[in-house]
Amino acid sequence: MPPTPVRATLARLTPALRGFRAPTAAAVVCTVGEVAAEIAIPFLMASLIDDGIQAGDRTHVVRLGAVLALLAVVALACGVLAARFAARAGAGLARNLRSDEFAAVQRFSFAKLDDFSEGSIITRLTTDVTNVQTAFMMGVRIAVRAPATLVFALVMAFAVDPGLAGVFLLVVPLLGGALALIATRAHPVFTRVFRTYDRLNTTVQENIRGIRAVKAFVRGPEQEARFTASSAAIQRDFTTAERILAFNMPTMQFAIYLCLLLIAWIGAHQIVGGALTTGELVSIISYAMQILMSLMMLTMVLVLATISWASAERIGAILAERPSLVSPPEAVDVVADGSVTLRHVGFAYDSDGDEPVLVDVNLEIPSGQTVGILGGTGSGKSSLVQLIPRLYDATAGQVLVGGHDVREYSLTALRDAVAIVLQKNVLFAGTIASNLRWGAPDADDAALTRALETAQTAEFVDALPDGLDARVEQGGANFSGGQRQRLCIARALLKTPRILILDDSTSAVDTATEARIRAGLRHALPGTTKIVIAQRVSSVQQADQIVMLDRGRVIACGTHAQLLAHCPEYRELHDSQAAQVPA
Ligand SMILES: Nc1ncnc2c1ncn2[C@@H]1O[C@H](COP(=O)(O)OP(=O)(O)OP(=O)(O)O)[C@@H](O)[C@H]1O
Repeated sequence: MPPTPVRATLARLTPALRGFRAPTAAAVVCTVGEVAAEIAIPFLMASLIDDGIQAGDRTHVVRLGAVLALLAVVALACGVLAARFAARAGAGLARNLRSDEFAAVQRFSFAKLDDFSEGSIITRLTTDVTNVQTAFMMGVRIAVRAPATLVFALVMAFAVDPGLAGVFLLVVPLLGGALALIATRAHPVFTRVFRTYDRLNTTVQENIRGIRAVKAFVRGPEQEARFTASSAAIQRDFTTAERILAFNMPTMQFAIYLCLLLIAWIGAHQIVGGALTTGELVSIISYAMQILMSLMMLTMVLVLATISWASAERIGAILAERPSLVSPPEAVDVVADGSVTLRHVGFAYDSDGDEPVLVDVNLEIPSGQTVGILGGTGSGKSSLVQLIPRLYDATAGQVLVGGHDVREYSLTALRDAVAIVLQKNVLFAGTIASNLRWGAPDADDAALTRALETAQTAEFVDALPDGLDARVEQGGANFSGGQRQRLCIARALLKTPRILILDDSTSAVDTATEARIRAGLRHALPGTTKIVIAQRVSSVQQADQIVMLDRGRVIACGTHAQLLAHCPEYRELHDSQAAQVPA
């Protein structure tokens, strides 16, 4: 991926400063105050030495001493305040960035979720945000303090003795150039480190989620090897980056000693010749230290910026994503009925060159019909039904629901009218009731129980000690596959949708229970269009029409009797499954 222009990244991230602009500004103002006090000190010190101590003027010494003490207190107070304001602003920025990123991810289309891996999204929400927060907190102070000190100290040094201050003009550009070179070489390495972090996170996530499969297949050693490889790559990259950055210190020290040596040498000659006072030499040496320290701080900022810039770009990439699946300006708000029409529909997951998953699919489903979809694995059944609630957009042709192209609806209206029970059933940590109420937030317990009865799972929930308030672990891990499936069906039923899509959602349920669920659905949602993806012919043979898919194409469509008579693939499937049923 080419690097994003600096301005674009800044424009993406700065809105996250909302609510924290005041502490940011306060941190900057306090830092400027701190710098001003620190710069004034050497200047007054020169006068204290030359006009007070050397001239033997006690009053001058006492007065200037008091002013110097006051300035030291001001510098200290400003420094403490600046650090506190910067910390508050940094933590606020991080909070806003995380919320903005999370909100952006919620708006991602399914296609976009496929593009960014889960591991990468998590790194961008955690490690990357922490990097930016640290860089911001230090940056707000140092990025103001260092250049301000540099400029003020240079001006003051020139005011004291332009000839001697010329030494800085020689040393500063040389040092600046060297440090910039170091930082630009380290940046690509850090960008690579974060990509490796993504891989590491993906491995951890996949492993934790599938830990039972990992153990069952004794894949622990392979998983460990994958993890170790990512971990070792991070170690390698960090070592390389630190090796580059390690040149910082020696470069700095060389510059400091060179500067001090030149100033002491030239200054001593000038004092002997009477062109410079001792106080002036002391103040120039103080300014030299301030200039070099500020350069050192600038380097630190540069290093931090180098590390965090890669993070900022990655966060910016999430924030810049504009959802591709959006409601049109004058969206249709009501889905009139549950009819579904597919006209010459084509679909590919990656529109640039991927093999199409669906090819020229035509379907006519009148409102209220029950339609079965059968087909081999990978034939495109799930892909087809996901086009109806616009989880993906068709890449060719048109999908119509209730007489309107799905792209004409407000997404909320369309998705409220179409309930889909996906193949991968997901429950969220909470209770059974809180999960069911995703379908209908205001449903009372009686409505929840009715939905559970239709989904043939009321008995099981009743038997739990806490009933509807029984705990659901993350992902529904404390329930069996079949129980999860039935809870997800109940959740969809509570939406009382115009169209109900069951994507292989009863595969983990025995045939007798499945038949009862089918009968329950007919009774509970009589006017709802039902689209049922199934592996078993028996699951759909009662349907008004059955669609046979093969490699993304509709090869036959009709009732059970029609397909038995005219579709050899259907007959073959039917016969093979009938043969498996024990007598
Ligand atoms: N998110 C995705 N990104 C890229 N390709 C995908 C994605 N999901 C599915 N595919 C591909 O699309 C094709 C059709 O998949 P689909 O899930 O629609 O088939 P299916 O008929 O539902 O299969 P199954 O019965 O096994 O669930 C497959 O070749 C699959 O590899």
